[in-house]
Amino acid sequence: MSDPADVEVTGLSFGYGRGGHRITDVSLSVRSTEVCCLLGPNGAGKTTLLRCLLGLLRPESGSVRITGRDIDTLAPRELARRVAYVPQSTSSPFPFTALDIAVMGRTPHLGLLEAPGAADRRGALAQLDRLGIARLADRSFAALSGGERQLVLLARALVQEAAILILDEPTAALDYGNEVRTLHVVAELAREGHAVIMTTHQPSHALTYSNRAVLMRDGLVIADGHPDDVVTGERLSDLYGVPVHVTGVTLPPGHDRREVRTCVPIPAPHSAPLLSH
Ligand SMILES: Nc1ncnc2c1ncn2[C@@H]1O[C@H](COP(=O)(O)OP(=O)(O)OP(=O)(O)O)[C@@H](O)[C@H]1O
Repeated sequence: MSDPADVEVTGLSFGYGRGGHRITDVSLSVRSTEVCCLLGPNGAGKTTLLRCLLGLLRPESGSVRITGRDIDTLAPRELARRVAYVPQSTSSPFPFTALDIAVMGRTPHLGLLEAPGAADRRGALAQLDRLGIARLADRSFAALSGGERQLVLLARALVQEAAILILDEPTAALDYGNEVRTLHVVAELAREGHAVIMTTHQPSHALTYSNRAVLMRDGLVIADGHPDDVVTGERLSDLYGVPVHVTGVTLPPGHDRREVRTCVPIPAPHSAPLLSH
C-alpha cells in the first residue's frame, strides 16, 4: 500500500443550515510536493471546503484524514503541528508587533505555559526575512497594510513548521512583486515536501505555480487534475461565464523552463483598444 495522502477528503458534504449553501460529496487527496490550486467563482464553496479541512466546520457526512489520521482523532495541538492556515484577512485589536504575530506560529511546539524563547524569535525573524519583510518585525501588526498583514500571516504559518499549508487567497492583497515572490516561496515549500492547498482567483497561478488544479462550482468539484489538463480556455470560459484564452508564452533563453502557460480574457466583440490621450 502507498503512503497515506497528506490530506484525504472522502465524500464530504456540508451545509449552512436548512436551505443554506452547501458543498456536496467532495473527494480530494493532496500529497506532499503538491501545490493544489482551488479555483471557482465567488461563493463556489472554496473557503467552506478549507474550513472543513481545518476542522472549523463539521461536515454532515464524509471524512477528512490528515497524514493518515481522521481529523476527529487529532487534538488541536496535534492538528496545528500538521496543518497551518493563512486566512483571507485578519486584524488584531491587541498591540502585537509583526514579529509577535509570527512567533505565535511556535505555540503548538511549546509547553502549556512555556513562553517563546530567543531561538523561537530568531526562527520567526528568519521567516519574515524569507518573505522579504524583516523590516516590519517591530511594527504594530494592526498598523500594517492589508498586504503586509497577509505576508506576516504567511510567515506565522511557516514558523508553525506544519507539513500541510492551507492558504486562502494568499496573494489577494499583494502588489505584483510580492505576489510573484510569495508564489515562488509556495512552489519552493512544495519542492521541500510540503503539501499546499490554496484558493486563488487567478487561473494563471494554477498554470504557472501549481501541479494540481481543482475547479469548484455551486459546492461541487467539477474538475480535478494537472493544471495543463484542467485549466483550459473552454473550462475557464464556462466556469466564469466570460470568454478566456489559455496560451503558452515562450521565455527568453537562460531559464529553467522554456514555456509558461497563462490565461487572457478575450475582449468583447468589435471592441477596439482604448485610445490614449
Ligand atoms: N457562515 C455562513 N453562514 C451561511 N452561509 C455562508 C456562511 N459562510 C459562507 N456562506 C455561503 O456559502 C457560500 C460559499 O461561500 P464560500 O466562502 O465558501 O465561497 P468561496 O468560493 O470561498 O467564495 P469567494 O471566492 O467569494 O471567497 C456562499 O454563498 C456564502 O454566502
